[in-house]
Amino acid sequence: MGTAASPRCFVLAGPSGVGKGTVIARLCQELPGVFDFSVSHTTRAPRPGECDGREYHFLTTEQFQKDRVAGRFLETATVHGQWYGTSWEAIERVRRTGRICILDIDVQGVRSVRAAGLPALVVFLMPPSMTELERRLRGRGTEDEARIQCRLKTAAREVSVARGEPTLFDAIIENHCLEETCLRIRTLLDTDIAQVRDLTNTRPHRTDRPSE
Ligand SMILES: Nc1ncnc2c1ncn2[C@@H]1O[C@H](COP(=O)(O)OP(=O)(O)OP(=O)(O)O)[C@@H](O)[C@H]1O
Repeated sequence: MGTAASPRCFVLAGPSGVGKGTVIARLCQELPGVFDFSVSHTTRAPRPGECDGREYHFLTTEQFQKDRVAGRFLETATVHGQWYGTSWEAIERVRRTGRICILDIDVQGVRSVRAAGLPALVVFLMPPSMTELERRLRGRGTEDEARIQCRLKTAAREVSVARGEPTLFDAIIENHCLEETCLRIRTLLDTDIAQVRDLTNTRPHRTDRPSE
């Protein structure tokens, strides 16, 4: 019968420490083979064993800047003096495999996704409270005090954008209970998950005749 449409991307935004990575890891574990990540571009040098196009697409700084100016990236960031970016092409590559491309991006990235008209389910993950967010950030133990304070400030801005501009998102989910959050996301992605299964699992096989 007809060809199944490509599933949408799944965009998860929300403050640092709210649990985006945790939710994504759990969804990937619950639904193996359904999600995938785009391969990012970077100007940093490949480490031993890294392969161009697998861990990253490795670019010179000059080429990266050209691509950036040409609008080839959904978002870019500098970390320790090196550029990193998610290209529209890398996202398309995942979409062509028939899987749901996961994008863990900030609110500015969400605006780019909307402006570009990328088919996506966009969810903002809301902390139950700022106190709980601080508890999670501290509990993770990966940031020093200055970074925690900086993340909490940015978090307050992001939460107020989500509250003030809720139409930017398809859903705002308070990440109180991990199981419930994942269940809600799975429900929102119901049709897309079915499309992945149509596109990736079904080799034509006949059930209307004996097998030998
Ligand atoms: N629903 C939840 N209830 C309690 N703790 C949670 C929940 N979700 C995540 N956590 C915990 O909160 C901490 C931060 O989670 P995580 O690292 O996934 O956040 P993040 O949003 O991906 O942060 P970043 O953007 O900085 O990568 C982790 O220690 C994680 O175990």
